[in-house]
Amino acid sequence: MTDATITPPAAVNGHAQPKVSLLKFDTDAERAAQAEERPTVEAVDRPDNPLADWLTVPDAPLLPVWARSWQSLTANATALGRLCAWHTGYHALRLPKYAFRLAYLATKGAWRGTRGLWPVLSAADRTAAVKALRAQLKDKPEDVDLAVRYALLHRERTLARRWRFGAAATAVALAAAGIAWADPLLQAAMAAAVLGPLALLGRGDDAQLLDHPTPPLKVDMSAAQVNDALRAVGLLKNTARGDEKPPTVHCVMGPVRDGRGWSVIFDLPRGGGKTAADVLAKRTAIAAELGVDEIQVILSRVRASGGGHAGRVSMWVADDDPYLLDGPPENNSPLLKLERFSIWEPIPFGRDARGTRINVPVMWQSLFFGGLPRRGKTFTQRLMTAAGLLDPFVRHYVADGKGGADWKPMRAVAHRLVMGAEDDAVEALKAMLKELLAEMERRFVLLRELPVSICPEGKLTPALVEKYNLPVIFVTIDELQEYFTAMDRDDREQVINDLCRIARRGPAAGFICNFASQRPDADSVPTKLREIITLRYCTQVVDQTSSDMVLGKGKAAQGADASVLSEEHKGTGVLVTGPASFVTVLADFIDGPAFAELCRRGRELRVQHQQLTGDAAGDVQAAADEAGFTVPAVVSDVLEVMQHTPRMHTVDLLARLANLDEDTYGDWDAERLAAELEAAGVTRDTKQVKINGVNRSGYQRRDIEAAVPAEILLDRRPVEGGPATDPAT
Ligand SMILES: Nc1ncnc2c1ncn2[C@@H]1O[C@H](COP(=O)(O)OP(=O)(O)OP(=O)(O)O)[C@@H](O)[C@H]1O
Repeated sequence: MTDATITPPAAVNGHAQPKVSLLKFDTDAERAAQAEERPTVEAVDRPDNPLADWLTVPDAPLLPVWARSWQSLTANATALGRLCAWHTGYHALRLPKYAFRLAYLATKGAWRGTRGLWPVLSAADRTAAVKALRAQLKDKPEDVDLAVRYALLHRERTLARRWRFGAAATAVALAAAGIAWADPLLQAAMAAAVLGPLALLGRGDDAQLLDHPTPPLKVDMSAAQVNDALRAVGLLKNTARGDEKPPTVHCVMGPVRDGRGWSVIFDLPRGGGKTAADVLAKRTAIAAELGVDEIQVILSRVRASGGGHAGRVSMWVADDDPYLLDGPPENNSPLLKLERFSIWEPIPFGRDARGTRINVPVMWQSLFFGGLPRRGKTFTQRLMTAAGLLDPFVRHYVADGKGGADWKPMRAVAHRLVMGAEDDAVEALKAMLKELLAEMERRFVLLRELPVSICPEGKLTPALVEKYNLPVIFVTIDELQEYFTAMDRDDREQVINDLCRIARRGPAAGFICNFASQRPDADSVPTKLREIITLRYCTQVVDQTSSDMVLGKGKAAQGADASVLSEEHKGTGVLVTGPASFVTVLADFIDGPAFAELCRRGRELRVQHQQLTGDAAGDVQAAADEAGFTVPAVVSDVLEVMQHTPRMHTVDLLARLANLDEDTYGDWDAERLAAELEAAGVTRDTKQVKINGVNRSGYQRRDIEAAVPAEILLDRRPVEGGPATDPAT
C-alpha cells in the first residue's frame, strides 16, 4: 500500500504557498471588510487553500506502464493469462457448435469447389467445339469430313471426361482411404488439411467459423470499449465526415491492469469541443455504458503538474465495488496501536478505492462532516478526535447535540463536554463558545507580543505549545443542527457568529473546528459557516444538491458526488480538500469500546503531562472509572442528566431520567427516587432548591457527587490555566 498525504502548505507542487489568509489581517475591521469582499467564495475553492491540488500524477517513466513495477508486471501477466484462459473456456464450450459449422462450411466449400471444377471435369473446353461441329453437321449431313471430325472430337471429349472424373474419384477415394487408415493424429491433421481449405472456400464474405466474444470488463478492457462508452454518452462524435474515421481518444497509457481494476489515461480528440471536466461530469453514464456501477469508476483530471492538460483524463475501473472489500476489523484505525500521536502530523484517515492510504493534516484547517443518518459521519468525525486524544497537548471542547453514547467517553478527557440540546445544554454550549473566544483573543494578544524569533509567522508552533502551555484546541460539535433548531433566532445568530469567528480566526491560534450535521441545509447549518470550512467530508446523501450543500457548490459536477454512494457504504464518503481535489475514502474504523479505551489512554497522558483540565479534571464519574470504583447506576445517571446544571427540581429530574432510560425510570416517582438515592449514599443538605426564583423539591449536584468516596477523588488536581469550574455554576 502506498500513502497519500494531503500536501502540507509549504510543499504544494513545490511552490511556496501563501499564508492562510486569516492571518493577514491586523484588525477586526480589516477582517470584516475582507470577509465581505469575498463572501461567495467557498473556503475549499480559495486559491490560498494550502491543500489545493494535492492529488498529482507522477512523471511518466521510460518503461511501459505495465512493466514499471514487479507488482504491475505480475498483475498484467496474470491478466493476460486470465484472458487466455477465458477465451479457451469460451471456445471450448462452443466446440460442438464449431464442428457443426465446420461441417456445413466444408460441405458448402465442396459444393463450390465441385461447381468450380465442373468445367474442367466435364471437359467444357471441348464441349463448345463439339457443339459447334454438331450444329454444322445438322446443316450439312452429307459432309463426311465434318462427320469424321465430329466423331473424333466427341470421342476425345468422352475420353477426357472419363480420365478427369476417374482421376478426381481416385484422388477422393485415396484421400478418404488415407484418412481412414492413418494414425488418429495424422487423421486429424489430414482432415484439417482437407476440411480447412474446403471450409475457407465455403465461408464466403460474411460467414465465420469462430464466434468473436467480448470478455467482461473484469477480464479485459480495451481502448475500443472506452471509445464506445464515450461515444455513447456524447463525448465523442458519432458520424464520420466523408471517408474519415470517427474520432477516437488517444490512450497515452493503458488500459493496463492496476491493482484490482483497469487503468487508462486518455486524451480527448481535438475538434470535438469537449474537456476532461465534461468527462468527469458524465461518470454515471460512462459507468452504465461500461456495464459497471458508478462507484467502480474513478475519474480524475491530469493537470499540467502531472504532465496533463484540459483534455487529459485518468480513469480507473475497479473489478468490484472497491469500498466494500473490507470492513471492520480490516479497516481498524492504525491509531489504535499507537501510544502517542502528534497532532502536527497528518492524521491517518482511511484508504481510497485503490487502497492508497489517505492521511489528513488538520493543523490550520477546519472540518465539516455531513450526510444521511447511520452512514458513519460520527465515527469518521471521531477519528480526528481520536488522534487528538493521543496528543496530550490537545485540549478538547466537545458538544453533541444528540447527547447519545458516541461522545460519552470523552468525559474522561474533554475540557468541556456538552451533551444534548436541552435548555441547560444550550446554555452550556453558549458558555463554551464564550470561553473559546476569550481564549482565542488571549492567545492572539500573546502571539502578537512574542518576538519574531520565537513566533516567526504570528501563529502557534509546536515549541510554543509546551513553552507557553497553549495546547491545540479541538472544537468538536456533532449534530450541529440540533442546537440551531433548539435555539431562538437571536441565540442562533449569536452562536453562528461565534462559530464563524472561531472557525475563521482560530486556526492561527491552534483552534481546529470539527463540525458535523445530518442536515446540511441552510437552516440547519448556515451557508456562511459552511463556507469557512476548509475540509469537507460527505457520506451518502440523496441527491447531488445535498452533496453540493456539504462539499461545496458545483462539486458534484466536478465528480465529487456523495449521492453515488449507497446504503451499504458505511464509513465511506467523499473528502474534498481543495478547489479541484477530492477523493472517495473508506474511513478507518474505531468502534465504541476502542474509542473509550483511547479516551482512557488520553486521560492518562494528560495526567502525566499535567494537561487534564476543565470538566474532565472535575468529573466524578471519570475519576471513579479511573480508580476502578463502580458508581451506583442511579447516582451515575443523575449526575449525567445534571451535568450542565448545579441544581434541578425533582419533577424535571424524573423527566430527564425517564428520557435517558425509559425502561428503568419510566415509572419512578419522587419517593422512589429519594429512596434509591439515599440507598446509594446520597444525603441532601436541603430538600428544596431555588431555580429562577421558583422554590421546589429538588437536588443539588454537589450532594449527588458527595456519594462518591472522597479518597478516590483526591487525585483530581485542576491544572492552572484550565479551571475545573462548571460554566453553568
Ligand atoms: N469506517 C467505517 N467502516 C465500517 N463501518 C462503519 C464505519 N464508520 C461507521 N460504520 C458503521 O456505521 C454505523 C453508523 O455510524 P455513525 O453512528 O457514525 O453514523 P452517523 O452518520 O453519525 O449517524 P447519525 O447521524 O444517526 O449519528 C456504525 O454503527 C458503524 O457500525
